[in-house]
Amino acid sequence: MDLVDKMDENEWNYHGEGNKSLVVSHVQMSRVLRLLKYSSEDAENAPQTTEETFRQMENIVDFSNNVMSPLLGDKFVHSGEVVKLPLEFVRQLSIKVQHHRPAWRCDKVMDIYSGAALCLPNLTTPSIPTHNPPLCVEIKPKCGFLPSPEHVSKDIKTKVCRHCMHQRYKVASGKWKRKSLYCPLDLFSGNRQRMYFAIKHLIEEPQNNFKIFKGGKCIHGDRDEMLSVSSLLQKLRPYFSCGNGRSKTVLHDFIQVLVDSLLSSDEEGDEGVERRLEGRMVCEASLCSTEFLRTDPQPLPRDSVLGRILQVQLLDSLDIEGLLPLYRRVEQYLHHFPKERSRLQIDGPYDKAFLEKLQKCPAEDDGSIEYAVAKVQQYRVAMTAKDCSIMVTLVPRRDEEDGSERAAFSFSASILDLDPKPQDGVRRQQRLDHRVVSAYLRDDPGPSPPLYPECTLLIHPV
Ligand SMILES: O=P(O)(O)O[C@@H]1[C@@H](OP(=O)(O)O)[C@H](OP(=O)(O)O)[C@H](O)[C@H](OP(=O)(O)O)[C@H]1OP(=O)(O)O
Ligand SMILES: Nc1ncnc2c1ncn2[C@@H]1O[C@H](COP(=O)(O)OP(=O)(O)OP(=O)(O)O)[C@@H](O)[C@H]1O
Repeated sequence: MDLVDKMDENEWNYHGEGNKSLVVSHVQMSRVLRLLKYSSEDAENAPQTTEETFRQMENIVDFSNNVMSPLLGDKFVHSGEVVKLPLEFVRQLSIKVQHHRPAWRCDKVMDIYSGAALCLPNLTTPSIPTHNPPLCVEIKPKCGFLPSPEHVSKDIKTKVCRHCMHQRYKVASGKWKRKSLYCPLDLFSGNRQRMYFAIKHLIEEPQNNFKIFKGGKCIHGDRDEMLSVSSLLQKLRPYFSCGNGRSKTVLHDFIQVLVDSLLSSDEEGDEGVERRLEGRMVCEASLCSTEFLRTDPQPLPRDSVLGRILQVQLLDSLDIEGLLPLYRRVEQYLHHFPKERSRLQIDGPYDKAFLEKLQKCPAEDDGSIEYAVAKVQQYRVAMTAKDCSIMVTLVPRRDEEDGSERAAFSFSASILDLDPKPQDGVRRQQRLDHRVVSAYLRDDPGPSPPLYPECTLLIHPV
């Protein structure tokens, strides 16, 4: 699709960015443009030609439409469409947005050469008329389970979740100043109290896992837009005034509404995500009270946004360590038979056949190349689900007849950033896994001695 030639950069504002793309939003229409970025120093990462960039964008849309949407549910996924922008518009836009960009993201530059972009609905400005602007909450939940013990070499990986281990490495390497106490396993637990604590920790230390938008503008979570919790609560107060308006109640009600929306499911009698996760949903690093951790696990509704994401994350059944021999089998095979790359759909096309092969992968390794490829593809899809974000839209309702004390909201959820992870990302994951675990074990002071050790009364003769 060609957007009209007369695109005006004054009608688009900087909206946000991640590691791979930069997003601008239209001042009136509920639309965003997502443009690719690449490292200014690393010419190899820069798409070589305009055609290649367009192919990459089409691949993103195909992967989202044909692979992630059937797996996650089409009500959650908006794949958007590839558009061709006038180059002069893109150049002016890149100049305009530059001073809004956070310094720590400026190691990459926006692609100004191809004119390729993804046009998507702006999920932070739903077009629903309300007395208060809608609140949108973006959560990047990360991996919600522990790997199975049979595939990992370090015991710690079966006790402390990846996100919590990664925190130490991120703080040590200077990515973040402070550790976040958020634990994804609490968020994915389905237990309301654990979810409450997970969200409270996200609010306190959002890092890149949490943002709040009010009327389309980020008010909390961006490094530059970081409010103290008390001034955030001031901004949220108008939405929760039916309680007594005290900060504690505002925070409590806000989190409860978020928990409701994350657990909401259309399916009646939804029996919850499989039991095979028993014992792999509690992280020893979580500060959640052991009282909550010990309570019977409440099943996460399968059809809820979190349930859907968790099921796709679970396609990583072997952990990076168990996957590695299969990845090597694929790499060796491609080394000997490079032309097989396209038959095996290593880099796409991401069509129905790709999804079918991935879903029909036999349970046992039959030694074939097809088995190895399917497991690697399952892992890559799981990686996408471990790195995606949820956008929850909360639209305030006036529920006079409801008579309840709590603020009333209609909510909906979408899932964003569903790009395919590259095949060689497996190697990067392996190196990172090693670094994260080593950094965690290096700093680990070991189990702390019990506060009241049993039978350690020392009786001194007097
Ligand atoms: O590897 P991880 O777990 O650190 O995840 C990366 C993210 O870091 P995080 O830990 O969430 O701060 C990272 O996020 P940030 O740049 O840190 O905001 C990206 O999402 C990266 O994905 P991609 O390579 O851009 O496709 C993510 O990489 P992959 O998902 O490709 O591994
Ligand atoms: N459709 C959308 N509507 C509103 N905001 C969006 C939309 N898509 C992206 N954003 C905003 O732009 C930010 C960056 O987008 P996105 O997460 O897709 O970037 P990325 O570079 O692919 O991320 P990553 O770092 O995970 O690779 C998001 O965190 C979100 O705040």
